[in-house]
Amino acid sequence: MTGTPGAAATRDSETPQRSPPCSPSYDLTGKNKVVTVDGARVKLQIWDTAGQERFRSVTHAYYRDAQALLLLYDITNKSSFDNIRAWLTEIHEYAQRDVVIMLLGNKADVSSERVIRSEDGEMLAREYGVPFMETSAKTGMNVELAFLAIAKELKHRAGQQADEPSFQIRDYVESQKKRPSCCSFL
Ligand SMILES: Nc1nc2c(ncn2[C@@H]2O[C@H](COP(=O)(O)OP(=O)(O)OP(=O)(O)O)[C@@H](O)[C@H]2O)c(=O)[nH]1
Repeated sequence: MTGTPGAAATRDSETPQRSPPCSPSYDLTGKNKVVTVDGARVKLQIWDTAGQERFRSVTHAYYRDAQALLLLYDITNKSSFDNIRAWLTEIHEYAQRDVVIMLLGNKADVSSERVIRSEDGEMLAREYGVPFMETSAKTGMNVELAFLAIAKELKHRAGQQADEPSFQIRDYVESQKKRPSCCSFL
């Protein structure tokens, strides 16, 4: 995961990827993750642009064919949040038109160093019409949910019948997500 486009998920393919530079508890870099959705197994192949954001041609290759993109910022780092708009513009230009995007404010466990309010993340997500939640790769808060929501959306799209109500990923995330237990002063 990165402070910028985090994970690109594609389904049912092989050959990951690279080793993570660090090992938070829920690091998933370079792994396939299988998520069970309504009894069906959905395999997510996860790619992390980690540390290569300055090489634009590299990151284009990462997300050009992705079906889903997790955009991460660090709630203790304002510039990571400010970069999100640029990434959304970039994604709009280069990613697949119907790519599933999710905005994640990571490091929610370190509320004492928080500089980005949860409401700011929510407002940005609303502006771009994408689901949002705060996560912690350290404690695992909302990490499984992020992948489950992506898997549900992709599975739903793959098997959607004409008369079936569409899956609303934003509503699902809002109903399931955990909020950080400790309130900050912001
Ligand atoms: N407390 C806390 N630390 C975290 C969390 N996520 C990552 N870290 C730590 O933050 C530091 C940076 O994590 P990275 O995963 O390398 O961040 P990155 O932005 O992806 O960095 P690159 O992969 O090099 O682009 C490491 O020391 C991690 O252990 C989190 O949710 N909470």
